[in-house]
Amino acid sequence: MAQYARGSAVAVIRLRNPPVNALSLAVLQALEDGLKKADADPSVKAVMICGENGKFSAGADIRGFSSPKRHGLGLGPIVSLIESCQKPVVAAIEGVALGGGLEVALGCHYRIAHVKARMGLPEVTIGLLPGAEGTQRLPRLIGVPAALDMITTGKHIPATEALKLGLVDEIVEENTIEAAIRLANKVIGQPLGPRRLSLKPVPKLPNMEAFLQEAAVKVKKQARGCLAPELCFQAVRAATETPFAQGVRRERELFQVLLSSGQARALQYAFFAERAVHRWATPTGASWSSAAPQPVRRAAVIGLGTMGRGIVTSLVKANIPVVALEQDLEYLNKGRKAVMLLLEREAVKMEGGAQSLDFHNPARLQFTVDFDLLHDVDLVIEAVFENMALKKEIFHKLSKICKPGALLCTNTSALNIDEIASATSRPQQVIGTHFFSPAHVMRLLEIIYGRHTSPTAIATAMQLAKALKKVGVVVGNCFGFVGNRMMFPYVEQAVFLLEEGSRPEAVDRVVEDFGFKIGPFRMSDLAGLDVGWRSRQGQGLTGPSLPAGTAARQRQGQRYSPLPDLLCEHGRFGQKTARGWYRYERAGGRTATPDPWLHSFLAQYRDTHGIKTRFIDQEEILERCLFSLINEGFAILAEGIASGPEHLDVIYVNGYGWPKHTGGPMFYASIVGLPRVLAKLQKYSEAHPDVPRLRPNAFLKKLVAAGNPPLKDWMSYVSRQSPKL
Ligand SMILES: CC/C=C\C/C=C/C(=O)SCCNC(=O)CCNC(=O)[C@H](O)C(C)(C)COP(=O)(O)OP(=O)(O)OC[C@H]1O[C@@H](n2cnc3c(N)ncnc32)[C@H](O)[C@@H]1OP(=O)(O)O
Repeated sequence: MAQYARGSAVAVIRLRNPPVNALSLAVLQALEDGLKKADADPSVKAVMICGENGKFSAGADIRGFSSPKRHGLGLGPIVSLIESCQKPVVAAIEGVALGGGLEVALGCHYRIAHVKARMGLPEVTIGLLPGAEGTQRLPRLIGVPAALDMITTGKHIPATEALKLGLVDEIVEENTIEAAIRLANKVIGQPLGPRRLSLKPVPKLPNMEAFLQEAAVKVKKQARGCLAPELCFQAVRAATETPFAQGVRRERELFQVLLSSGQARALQYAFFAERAVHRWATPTGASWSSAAPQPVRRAAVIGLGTMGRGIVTSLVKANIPVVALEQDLEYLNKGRKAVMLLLEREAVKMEGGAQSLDFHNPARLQFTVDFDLLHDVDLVIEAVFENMALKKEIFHKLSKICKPGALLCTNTSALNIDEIASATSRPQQVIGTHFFSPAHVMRLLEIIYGRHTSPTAIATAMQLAKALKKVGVVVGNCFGFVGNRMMFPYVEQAVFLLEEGSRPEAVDRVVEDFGFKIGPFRMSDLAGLDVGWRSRQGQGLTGPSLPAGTAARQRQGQRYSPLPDLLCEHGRFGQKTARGWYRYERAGGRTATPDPWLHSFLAQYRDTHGIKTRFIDQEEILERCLFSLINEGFAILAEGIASGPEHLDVIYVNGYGWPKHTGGPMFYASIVGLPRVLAKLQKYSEAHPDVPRLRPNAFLKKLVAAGNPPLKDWMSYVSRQSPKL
């Protein structure tokens, strides 16, 4: 609700709905009542609106958008009511003013913000637009380019930037509420017309049409199939072309389109899924309530290859002092140079620049080849090569050198955490932290607990993820964990499709049209084909340890494609060698061009193995790639490797470029309908009986047999006696 109080001449309306003062129907009703009371009371000369507990408001209650009872008060009319008030209304912005919260502030005649406050219109990120007249008021206040940027990206801006843009009138370092009351007293009696944004014209640009056309192209490109950014753009365009009231009508129409789109539902699911995975739990019952994180005052990173460099950068950005260790001076100097370059680039992007990162200070970032310097760090992240023997050797050393409570993390994408932990005398402090490349940019951190990992270790790793501004997802230990394990069947299908007649560019296009940032072949070229090759050699699937006489396209009675191995044997490792599934302009180049060499290589390969090619349509490409990945997801859930489908979705959206506007693989499956997913897998499995990963998983079948229950109920169908952990 909102609390109404009358001081001397200024009435105070305090939005109150913990934890973020979301604008529920009750809050809106109380806000309306407060405004009417203030208007009717002749002793009240001005009004101040603020939020409880140092937060203005995080906007409309997101849960309300999917509620069947979504009737009653609209936020737009209340914002209009604020603006039309005959007494000056001042917004005192502390903490956050987001979405509908900022729209309320835009209805006020004056805005004053605390220097640490953040503002934004993030509706686009949950598949909507600022539907309380925000698309019409904001361009009038800060101009079209800045408004378009805020509305189509949803970014939060700090108060200092808001002041520069003219979004707020004043920022204060001390008590915002007192400052707002002072301001309210000061402006009593001043004309309100010039302060009513709906009455202001949209500032003109000399080249408005050209600007808008260019912006439209940019927005469409960045949206990659997501509707909301484009509709946000259209709403702002309406502000430039029509009077306020007409613009508001257009905004409402577009809002309704978005509200009834499946994308808004998927994005809102993704919002809550991210928060749900933060409340981690293991099958043994460990959770935040049973474990407190240990403080990480100083950390170390071992290995300054691509991953290690990103991890060091991430730690420095989070203000955690780091010791960076390499095996010898040559690697150390190379790593140091690369880290410094990354940090300099990051500093340019930050307010305060290099000084705010302070990475030239050896107390904050120290490079060494001396393991003994790790004796007093609170946490170590090992980020060397994916080689079990090497990792075990390092962990053995760490267990001798590091202080007793230190957390020992391994950055691995697939290796067995228990085996690594077995090299130490403290397996309870060993945990997997799977970063994604580039580690200082990608938001996902897969946190893998082993058989002996303590709840404190999990809590500390989760807390670290938060400090690094990443989303930590706690999962169990199995080959490839969650992300890569689901990726194997997807990539496998993509390669099988090539054998059967498709081309890399055709498969990539279908997957990218679905909304993936990058298709499987461009992704392999980017990551380096040699990475998987080495891993398959290690597993004895290819290379010298393969027994003589092994059939080229079979391993252990199952279908196998040697195509990726053959490419590596030709020295085609992807971008780094300028040749892979595509060709590139130079080694390290990024522009993928379809390669006639590869096309004839594929034709020859099919001839050699007597494979009859056929035309494979887009539907089959998409279904075989995505449904095989989803099928593995059901296996993971049934085995208790992840505690819910939200975990898989958060991992895929944040680490694998899965389009967020479809919610993630498991949410997508729930929307497609589990009976359909099952039927398609059955069909493809019958056509390819030698591909076990196309065989529908038993848990998927169980859910279908149970009548296709909603996603939120899936886990209640997992047999409790079967977790592998
Ligand atoms: C007719 C037209 C009407 C309206 C147009 C307006 C539309 C809108 O306003 S849509 C909402 C726009 N606002 C947002 O998208 C902000 C979303 N929230 C956030 O970004 C963050 O929560 C935060 C920056 C406000 C706070 O971050 P943090 O401190 O990290 O906390 P949490 O994210 O964990 O959030 C705590 C808690 O609050 C719940 N929550 C946050 N915002 C909302 C919200 N707008 N509605 C409902 N619930 C919200 C969040 O889910 C957490 O709770 P749980 O842990 O129980 O999930």
